[in-house]
Amino acid sequence: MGARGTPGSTAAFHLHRGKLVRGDDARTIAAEVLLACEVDGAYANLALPARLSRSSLSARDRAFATKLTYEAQRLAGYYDWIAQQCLNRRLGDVDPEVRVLLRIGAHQLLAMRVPAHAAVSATIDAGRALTHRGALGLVNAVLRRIAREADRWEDRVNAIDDPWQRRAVRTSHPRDVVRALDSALRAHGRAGEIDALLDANNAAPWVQLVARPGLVTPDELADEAEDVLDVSVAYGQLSPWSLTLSGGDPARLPSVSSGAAAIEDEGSQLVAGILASAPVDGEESAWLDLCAGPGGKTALLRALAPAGVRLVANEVTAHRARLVEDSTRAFGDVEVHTGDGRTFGDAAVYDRVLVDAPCTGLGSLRRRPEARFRGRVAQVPELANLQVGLLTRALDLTRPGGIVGYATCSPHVGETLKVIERVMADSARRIEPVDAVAIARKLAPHEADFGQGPYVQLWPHRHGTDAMFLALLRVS
Ligand SMILES: C[S@@+](CC[C@H](N)C(=O)[O-])C[C@H]1O[C@@H](n2cnc3c(N)ncnc32)[C@H](O)[C@@H]1O
Repeated sequence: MGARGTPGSTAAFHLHRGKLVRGDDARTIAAEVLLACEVDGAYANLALPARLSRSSLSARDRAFATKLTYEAQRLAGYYDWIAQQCLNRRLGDVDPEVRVLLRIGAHQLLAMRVPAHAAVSATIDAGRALTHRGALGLVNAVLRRIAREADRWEDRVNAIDDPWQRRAVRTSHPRDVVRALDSALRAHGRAGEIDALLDANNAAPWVQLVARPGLVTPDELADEAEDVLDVSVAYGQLSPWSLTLSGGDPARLPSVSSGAAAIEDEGSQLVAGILASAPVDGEESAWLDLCAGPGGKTALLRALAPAGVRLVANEVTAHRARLVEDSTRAFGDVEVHTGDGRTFGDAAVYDRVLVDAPCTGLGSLRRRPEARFRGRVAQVPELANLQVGLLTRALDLTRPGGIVGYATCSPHVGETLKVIERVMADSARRIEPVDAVAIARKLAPHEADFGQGPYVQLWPHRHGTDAMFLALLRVS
């Protein structure tokens, strides 16, 4: 049995891959979720809450399972390198069950300060629900070696010759992701900040809420959060509608249930706020959000739109279009369409168009612990073609004097600056960049280093947000 009294050691029966197995404990759940990410392409932030909702874990064990799952998944690259040093065959050739058990075992040993005997035996116990005795023998041997040499791994990683490989292993990012992020930092005048960015990608993000103007004020939402969740609350640094919570489950807030507030990164709020505040020539009548699902920015745009302005939202995926309807239900007047944004609409009638483009998500690695390991950099050329198609259509649908906001939650220059360059070079209409940084400075409640402009590029290590990019383009 796992060490009693160690968080997550309560055993029970549950279904795993169609079989009734023992092991409804925090470590088994963490291993199952990591396995689903590894083998089935699952997302930890969806798979874990679903799995926890079917468990009988105490609040303490849920917190342990959550920490173990997200942290071991984020740091998988680091733990895999260590495990490889303890094996005489390729880690990629061992069963995936063994790989994920080694990650959760190594994380307890090297980062969670779980005593070595408890970490190893409880991980083996958790593994009984997932794999056979032979495989567990290998897990046991490797974890014991990792534990014996616990104080030497850091030095060994620091001794890796190639500085890019050393960074990649130390911070658990694939090497091509490290190189791409470094190029993006340099393109925005931030050479030398790569280590700070990589470290920030490994820290859990704060829970941030948006108080949608006209529905609830930040003050009212702060009172509600303190009363209902008994947490401390801080006002936003970058968005005037933002609150940061010290913890708690925001789904319990009445304002969140009613759609007056929602969970939304401050960077996303700032992007919608900048587009809504940019100067536009003449009277306004209609705004468009071309890639709207799940609708966080649509709802803020609707809240910020002047009375009488129609807000139209489009999303290619039917279920995400329903999420847009849900996000904007508190307003009840957003027109939601389902279809490919590249063929949406037929006339240049919109004053403001948001293209929050489908992208690699390389700016949201804090939130999506498995995303960095999914070959995103290789997807850039194909995504860039889609992004160019969507931005071109957005410009076609914008009336003279109107503005397009092109945003990504990736700082990869192939999805940001290069997309803008391609579209501007090919467009038959005159397109001028608008200084989004100047608007960001006016909107943000606190001073922040937004860089040179005209484009805004946010960074987790600088702004505490996802690495969102925004370009504003005026059409004449
Ligand atoms: C980055 S997300 C948008 C996030 C959203 N603005 C928000 O704040 O909640 C990009 C969205 O574009 C959608 N998408 C992908 N390809 C598309 C296309 N060809 N036309 C329209 N939407 C598309 C994706 O399904 C996804 O929902």
